[in-house]
Amino acid sequence: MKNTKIIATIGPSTIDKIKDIDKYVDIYRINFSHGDKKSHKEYFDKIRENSEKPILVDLPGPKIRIGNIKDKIILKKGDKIIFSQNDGVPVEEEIFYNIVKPGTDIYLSDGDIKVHIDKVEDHKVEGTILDGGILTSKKGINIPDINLPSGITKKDIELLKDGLKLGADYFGLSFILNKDDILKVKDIVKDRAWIISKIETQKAMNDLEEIIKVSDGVMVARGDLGVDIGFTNLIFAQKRIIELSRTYGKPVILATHVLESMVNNSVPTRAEIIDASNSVLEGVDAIMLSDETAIGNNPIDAIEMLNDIIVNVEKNIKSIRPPINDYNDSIALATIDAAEISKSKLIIVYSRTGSSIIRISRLRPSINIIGLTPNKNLLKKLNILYGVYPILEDRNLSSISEIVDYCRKLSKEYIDRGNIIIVGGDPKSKLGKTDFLKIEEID
Ligand SMILES: Nc1ncnc2c1ncn2[C@@H]1O[C@H](COP(=O)(O)OP(=O)(O)O)[C@@H](O)[C@H]1O
Ligand SMILES: C=C(OP(=O)(O)O)C(=O)O
Repeated sequence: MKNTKIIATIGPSTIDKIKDIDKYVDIYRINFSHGDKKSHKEYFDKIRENSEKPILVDLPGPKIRIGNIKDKIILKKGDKIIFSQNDGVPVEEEIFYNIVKPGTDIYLSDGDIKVHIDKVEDHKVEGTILDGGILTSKKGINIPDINLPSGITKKDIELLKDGLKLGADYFGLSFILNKDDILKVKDIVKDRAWIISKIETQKAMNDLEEIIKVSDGVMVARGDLGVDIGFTNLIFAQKRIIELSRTYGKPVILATHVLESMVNNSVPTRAEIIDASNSVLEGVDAIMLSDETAIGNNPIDAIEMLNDIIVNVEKNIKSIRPPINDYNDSIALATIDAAEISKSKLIIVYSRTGSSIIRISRLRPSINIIGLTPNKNLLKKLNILYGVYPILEDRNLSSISEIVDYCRKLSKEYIDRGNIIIVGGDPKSKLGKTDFLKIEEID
């Protein structure tokens, strides 16, 4: 099985195809910026009916969006555009009409469309298209240099509660500005779901280390981040986010425009293939598809293509190791070396808190890790981690010898013969430690 995970955003193109894509998808993403309470429940139900994989709910944050428009609007350079709730392209958020300034440029649809603002009147904004494109409902509006007060809105909290009731495994937080935004949400969520911080602004980049430390995972949200920091600066931000996340052992997701051309075409561009391959080499835990699977014409081809790219890179090249943090990492490091030297086929990590599983996954072994945990609440969430396939330990194992015996049996479901590595924290020792390692021969 591949090590780098695939996250698919579910939309009209895939909601009735869950069975067909489940083989390759590790996590389903539902973007709560779209749809309503009823459709969110329908999406959960349809996914749950056809799959056991975890669900990531993405919260909108304070992003201003185009309202609902009937048909797509084709905008060409030089065209005039009017934003107005009554007679023009609708924008619901009041704040929009107060913060746009004449003489400035704003961006629509992740920066695809650039608009120069000519005139601002009460609830009516007029502009001229500088870069054209196709505009559809609910696309984002980016206004450079505005100061948003907090990344968590009242609406987010409402949607968060809906998502918790539906049983979301992870929440993506959009436009978080600092660690306080994350702590506020964690206070509500506790350990029911993992919090994934989406890095979308220069402000978040300035506070990156603090944000990563308090998050359960991080997303390189290249759509909005690119507009905010400039497309040509994205490469530096991407590398820094991935490197720091890996240093702190936080799963990191690469998102947006991964195989964008496959929205319309059946084959991606060479540049897209190389970009996705490079992110596997950079050691991301997961790669996310957005429009490709939500509204694209070729969602299944896009998922299969991403799977092929991942498998091919993982077969041929190794990702680089992050730095060692503390003495628990010495057993983790020994695991990787032992697996390579003994040509092991499988690593089984036993962990009550998940820390040993994260610790081994962080070092990116080339073989799969079975994450064996008695912690039901943690089980599905582990799916996002590089190389990790979680299994519930429901036999109340209480000693290393019981764990080793059970792992020997379990491994036979996955390999015929050869070595396996068993590693983790002794169930009798303090939580969070990685303090045993064993190489077992299966014959
Ligand atoms: N639940 C949904 N219902 C309808 N359309 C959706 C849904 N989720 C996503 N989409 C469509 O797919 C596009 C890409 O998804 P995503 O990247 O999550 O959204 P955005 O970039 O708008 O935040 C969206 O802009 C929207 O047009
Ligand atoms: C993933 C992103 O955010 P969203 O698609 O939710 O706007 C992004 O901006 O890259």
